[in-house]
Amino acid sequence: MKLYSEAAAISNITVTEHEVTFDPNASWLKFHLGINRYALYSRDDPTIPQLLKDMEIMTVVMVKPSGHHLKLALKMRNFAKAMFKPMRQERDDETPEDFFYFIDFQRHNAEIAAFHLDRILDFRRVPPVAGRLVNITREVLLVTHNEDLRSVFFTSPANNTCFFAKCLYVCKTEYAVCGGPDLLEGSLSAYLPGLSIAPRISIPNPWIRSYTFNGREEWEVNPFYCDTIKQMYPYNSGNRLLNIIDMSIFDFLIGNMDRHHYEIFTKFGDEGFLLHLDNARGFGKHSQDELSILAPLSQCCMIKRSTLLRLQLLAQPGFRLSDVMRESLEGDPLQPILTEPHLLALDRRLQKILKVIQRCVRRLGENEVITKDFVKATARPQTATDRRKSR
Ligand SMILES: Nc1ncnc2c1ncn2[C@@H]1O[C@H](COP(=O)(O)OP(=O)(O)OP(=O)(O)O)[C@@H](O)[C@H]1O
Ligand SMILES: [Mn+2]
Repeated sequence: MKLYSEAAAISNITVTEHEVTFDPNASWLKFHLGINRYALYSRDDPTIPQLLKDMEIMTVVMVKPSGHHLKLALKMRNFAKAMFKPMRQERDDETPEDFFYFIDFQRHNAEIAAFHLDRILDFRRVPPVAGRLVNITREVLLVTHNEDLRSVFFTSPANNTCFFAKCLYVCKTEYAVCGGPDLLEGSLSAYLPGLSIAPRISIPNPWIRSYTFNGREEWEVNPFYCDTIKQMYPYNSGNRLLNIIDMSIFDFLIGNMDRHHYEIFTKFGDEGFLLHLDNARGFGKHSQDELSILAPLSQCCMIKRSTLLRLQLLAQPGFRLSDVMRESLEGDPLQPILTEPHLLALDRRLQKILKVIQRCVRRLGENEVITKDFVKATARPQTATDRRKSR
């Protein structure tokens, strides 16, 4: 870094300063204000298309690295913030057979497609995501004040501008992304309100996978696993388990095996919706349907009526999921976002979900399987006072 700073001083690199203006009507602010206990935004909220547009074109005024995996936090002229995940993989590359889900690439197009799918499913639990072609020299290197970030930029043998992920030991070029020569595709996910205003907690997914080469989790070996979960707080009352099942349906459709945690806003209590953050490991293989992702649905045999109705609608020829997705994704500047085989896989997977539900209904009857939304929570976690009282 010292050498870099000296080199930068000698070559007289200047940081571009952009004017920042606060606008009380800014789309990101309206997005934040519209978040409620049911969803991140309402169905016809005009703020969301505006926010997507803003993320696509607004001037970037500040950039910081954000964790690992080449993520960047971009700040726009109107104080909007977005998380940038750069393109790592071509649209028609499939994840190699021998890859474990936890070493799979993060795909920027999966983040974009997952936002559209979540909206089409009427969940509205994924923050808005838009694609953008970013000039990594002009919009990142020349606007960042962050020394760490500036120090990971380099020029490749092919004369393209590239940068590394935060390197713990030695920066290796295989962990870098390069522009062509400066332009790089990426996904921009609108930031949620800060944790001090809208605190969230991250909770392990009860159907978490083992993150080792040959480990097995209990749900993979115990067919009655759901009975245990149903007894446990917070899955023993209210909507939480139904929300987990919704999430498994979403993940099965996108082929995401990496849902180790989910987040909720603490202010909405146990009844709040689950955030579906980090969908970058979806859409890795179109030729394979990973049925184990559906374990919460197939083991618990429960689904919200609203979710089922939406899935049935999207299986109708006039509202076919792949057609609705194709049309929705055409609105993104980086279109086409998904190749045809990935779009068609959605229809095939939807049929498989409906089959699992049919089997449940045949076995247990509609009343057991198809559940009303917004079941009122009855169970509460035992607090210290409760325990004292019951003694
Ligand atoms: N749109 C968002 N707004 C605010 N915070 C977000 C947003 N998206 C993700 N995050 C937070 O940042 C964390 C990391 O993001 P994400 O999981 O998408 O990236 P990742 O590369 O997989 O990183 P990690 O390895 O840390 O999980 C998430 O767990 C979440 O808490
Ligand atoms: Mn993650």
